[in-house]
Amino acid sequence: QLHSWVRRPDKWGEDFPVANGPRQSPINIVPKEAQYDSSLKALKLKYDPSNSKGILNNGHSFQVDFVDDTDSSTLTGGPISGTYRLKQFHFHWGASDDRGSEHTVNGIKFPCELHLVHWNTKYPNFGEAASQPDGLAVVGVFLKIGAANPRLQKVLDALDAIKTKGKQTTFTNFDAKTLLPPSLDYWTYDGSLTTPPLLESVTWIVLKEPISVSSVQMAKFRSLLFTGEGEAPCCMADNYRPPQPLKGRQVRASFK
Ligand SMILES: NS(=O)(=O)c1ccc2oc(=S)[nH]c2c1
Ligand SMILES: [Zn+2]
Repeated sequence: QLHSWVRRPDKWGEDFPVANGPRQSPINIVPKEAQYDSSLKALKLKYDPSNSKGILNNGHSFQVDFVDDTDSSTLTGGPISGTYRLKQFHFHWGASDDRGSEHTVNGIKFPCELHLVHWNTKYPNFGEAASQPDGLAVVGVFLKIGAANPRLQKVLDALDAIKTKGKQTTFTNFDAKTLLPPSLDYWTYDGSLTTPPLLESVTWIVLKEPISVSSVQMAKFRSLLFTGEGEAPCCMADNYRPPQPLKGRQVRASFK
């Protein structure tokens, strides 16, 4: 691809020096090296379906955007203090089922990873929060090949309407809670955005339990295009950044 940095994570350091910073994401999670922290609280995710607004192909993934002008869809508890508002969720996936997740577990890649992005309400908005060390909290959920996941279907059925870069359509009354696994056990560490500008402002909360997705459903993700209407089509896939150096960071576990 001539013009975009999208699929050249190895080149991001040229334009975004923070790419080689001390708290970059994603990372490889080694459960045996994660420290159980009994002071970690349970995650509290309160999502109001009426806050979902639209679904957008942004040229490197697709995202479902939420109205975030009130505290009706929030993340509290867990490793964070205060209240963080749900802004959007999006996914990262591979061109085949053997890769696609950003975080890995003992070096294992999952075919897909969901990110639920929240910003700290001590700052006026997402943009301001994204430049603060405690500004964002992203909940990561792994997707594992298995039975088709009916909870994903409404999202996947909307993709035909946003095939090319820049397309968006309304997407209302979606309950993001339905995308979560039964257990909210998590690992947590201090990290960054995994796409440019790679800002080191994210408290990562990665759930231990994956949700299921079928190979047919994964093919639907790959039917999206990185490219805009009228451009030579390039299937949207492999939009994940590989794991980055831990640089001495501690990964904590909310469970034994
Ligand atoms: N992939 S991610 O780290 O969750 C993430 C979340 C929000 C973002 O906003 C911009 S801009 N890049 C982003 C990356
Ligand atoms: Zn992401």
